[in-house]
Amino acid sequence: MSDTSELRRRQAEFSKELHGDDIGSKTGLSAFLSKNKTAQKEAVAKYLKHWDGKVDKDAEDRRLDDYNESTHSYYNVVTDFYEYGWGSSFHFSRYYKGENFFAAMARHEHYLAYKAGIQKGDLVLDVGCGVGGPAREISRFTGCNIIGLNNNDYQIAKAKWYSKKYQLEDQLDFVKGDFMNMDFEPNTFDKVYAIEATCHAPSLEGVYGQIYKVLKPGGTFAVYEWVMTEKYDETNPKHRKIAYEIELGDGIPKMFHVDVAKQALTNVGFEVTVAQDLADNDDEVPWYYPLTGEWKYVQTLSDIGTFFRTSFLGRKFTSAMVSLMEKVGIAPEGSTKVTHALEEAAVGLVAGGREKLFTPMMLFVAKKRLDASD
Ligand SMILES: CC(C)=CCC[C@@H](C)[C@H]1CC[C@H]2C3=C(CC[C@]12C)[C@@]1(C)CC[C@H](O)C[C@@H]1CC3
Ligand SMILES: C[S@@+](CC[C@H](N)C(=O)[O-])C[C@H]1O[C@@H](n2cnc3c(N)ncnc32)[C@H](O)[C@@H]1O
Repeated sequence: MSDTSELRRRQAEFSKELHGDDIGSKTGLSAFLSKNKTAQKEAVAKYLKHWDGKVDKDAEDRRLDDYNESTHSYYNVVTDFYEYGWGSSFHFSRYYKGENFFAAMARHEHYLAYKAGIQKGDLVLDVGCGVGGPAREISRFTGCNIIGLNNNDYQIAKAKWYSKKYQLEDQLDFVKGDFMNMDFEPNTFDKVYAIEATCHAPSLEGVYGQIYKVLKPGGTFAVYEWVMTEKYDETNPKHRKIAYEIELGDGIPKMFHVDVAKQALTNVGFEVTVAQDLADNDDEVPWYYPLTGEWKYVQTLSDIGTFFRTSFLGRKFTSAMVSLMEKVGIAPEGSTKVTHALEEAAVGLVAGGREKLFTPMMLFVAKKRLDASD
């Protein structure tokens, strides 16, 4: 058995042990409370193994080398929290005045589909598809067919469960795989998109190169990339601290600079037609508002529940409850460490957003030339 198939087999077995077989019927905190306790402790340890506060080259290299296992473990332990706090699309969005949270999320997905030029009947790849929230929305919106690629077995099982529930099985499929080493034949997809996922790659050239390979000549790739902006200075300790919080709390081996991302697209052969930071718009309601705790930004009454869970106060409440449940043995050991790591994520993301050092919505649209050779 090759190293890749052996890793896949181990991850699939571990996932079954941790989450059990009955993936669909529970979500959010109820799913979280039904984990196998020994496996959960192991998953938390695997995720946090390389996060020891160090930012030197060796520490970074360890995180980059272990990207697959550590990201897989990260999503094993945060997916239920994400669904509980945020819903089933795991990304940020811009907000219009008066617009409801979930409407804004869907609009952000529609916008990417529009920029990618996705048409009815297209075969589309969703790179790092989460539990399939964006794929469900984009397939309904455009009438295209989507294959979601993901290296997390739990999320794939959930995505398949939702497709069945919403009768989208004819348009959607979800497959296990590492976006650094894709199994698809070259020139397979009409369009490819990625939403806040390729930042988990140890090398952007690596993942973009794979996308270029599987895209048909003349095809389009559209991505919302997580990058550090022009204002970011790696040698400034305050800036580096913010980047580290984002890396640790979001399971990212290394946050790259926007120029690295743009250069990587060009280096693998793409022609970049759009490079625009959607966060750089002076929006009245900032993209990071749900994590701030600032009630003045809440747009509709229907957002109050979501806002409470995502706000500083709501997070403290969840964290305290989880800690209590862990102490009395209801929640698995290590769960409090997860809520602390997510707290670091929230703090780093808001600080990065306020200072415009970081963006989760660097929009790149890139074309594979019609005359491209393999
Ligand atoms: C990790 C990447 C590349 C993208 C995910 C973006 C966001 C969906 C998440 C980033 C930080 C997350 C947090 C939560 C939900 C999902 C995020 C916003 C919580 C609000 C979930 C509920 C917990 O109690 C607190 C979390 C804070 C961080
Ligand atoms: C923040 S989530 C975004 C999910 C989805 N795009 C969405 O917006 O809901 C990042 C996703 O990338 C996936 N991912 C991370 N590293 C991966 C890898 N090496 N290969 C495939 N998928 C990966 C994660 O499992 C997760 O589903």
